[in-house]
Amino acid sequence: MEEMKEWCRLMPKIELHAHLNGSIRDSTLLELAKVLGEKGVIVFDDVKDVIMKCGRSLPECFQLFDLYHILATDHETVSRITKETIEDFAAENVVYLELRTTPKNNQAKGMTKRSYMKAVIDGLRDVDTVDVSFISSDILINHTSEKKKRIFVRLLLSIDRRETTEAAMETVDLAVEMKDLGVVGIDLSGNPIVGEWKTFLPALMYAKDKGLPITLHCGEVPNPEEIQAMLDICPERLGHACFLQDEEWQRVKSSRIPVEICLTSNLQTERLTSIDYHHFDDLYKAKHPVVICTDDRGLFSTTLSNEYYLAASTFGLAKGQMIELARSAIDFVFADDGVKKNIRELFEASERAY
Ligand SMILES: CNc1ncnc2c1ncn2[C@@H]1O[C@H](COP(=O)(O)O)[C@@H](O)[C@H]1O
Ligand SMILES: [Zn+2]
Repeated sequence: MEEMKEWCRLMPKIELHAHLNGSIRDSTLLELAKVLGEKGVIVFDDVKDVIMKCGRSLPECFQLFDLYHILATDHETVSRITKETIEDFAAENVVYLELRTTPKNNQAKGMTKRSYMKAVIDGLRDVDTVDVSFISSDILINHTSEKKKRIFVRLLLSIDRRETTEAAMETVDLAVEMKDLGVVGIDLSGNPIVGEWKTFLPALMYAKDKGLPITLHCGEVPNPEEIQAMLDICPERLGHACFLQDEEWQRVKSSRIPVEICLTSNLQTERLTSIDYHHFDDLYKAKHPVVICTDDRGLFSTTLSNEYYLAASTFGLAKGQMIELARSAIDFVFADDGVKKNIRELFEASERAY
């Protein structure tokens, strides 16, 4: 078991569904909470218990995100959590990371969606334990040390389901503006029982119009009308897809839309009664495109290596199948062909090494 866990850690991997604020280290959250506790903004002991709790329902997750957003609210902290998230993924041999985050306005902190994203970019630039390539020209200039590991990072801007159409449009405009700074697509996320499809649709269509690929949190709760409407716009990828009915699965399968699989997230938020019944099994056996992801590695105390281990141990995958599963995700990344070629080479190099 330990040998397999270590093998999963060493294996090169691709992460396509990771939320920045869901990926914050517990130690960082506690440190931030302590500072705010001393200032009297929060009661540290209460917050500490919430942060350290194991297992959380879906509504609890969204309450927690509100807390996280209070803790990680200024530019400096946004840069810090970005830097730490990249370092954590790189440390477990993630070679390509598509990190998603919701650009936020926060007047009290002088923060706009644009300045929030600038703080994220600053965080990418601050990473020093690994070489980070996040814009096309990095392929040539940023590889400073042959000894250092290398990670490709691209960004997705998330629309939160609480947002208005105007706010969602603002996010898409920002994504278009930041295409040269590593932004490669748009995500729709947030509490699945909040908001209406017709509110987000104009922004998603606008993104399509601007050539930005889209991934949608789809079917986290049973909502057949919304699921149908989501499939109607032909998104480039789907996240979760827990509550799809047969007819909807047929549509997903015939259009071969890749599904981002987040096992621990689905289990902890009780989207299914047992991991044995997870739709990964059916999709994998049907050779449907799937990619194993963490969703919120901090919130759910997991890692991408752990998610691969969970898949292998639950569904009986052999090492060769795991490598193929990890490698197949190259085809579903939103970055351009040049980056895909580079990741392929990284996979080959690391396979030769072990
Ligand atoms: C558990 N399943 C989930 N379902 C839906 N949305 C989720 C999510 N996990 C995270 N988020 C979305 O990501 C935000 C946190 O990261 P950022 O502030 O954007 O970096 C949450 O507020 C929520 O909107
Ligand atoms: Zn998610």
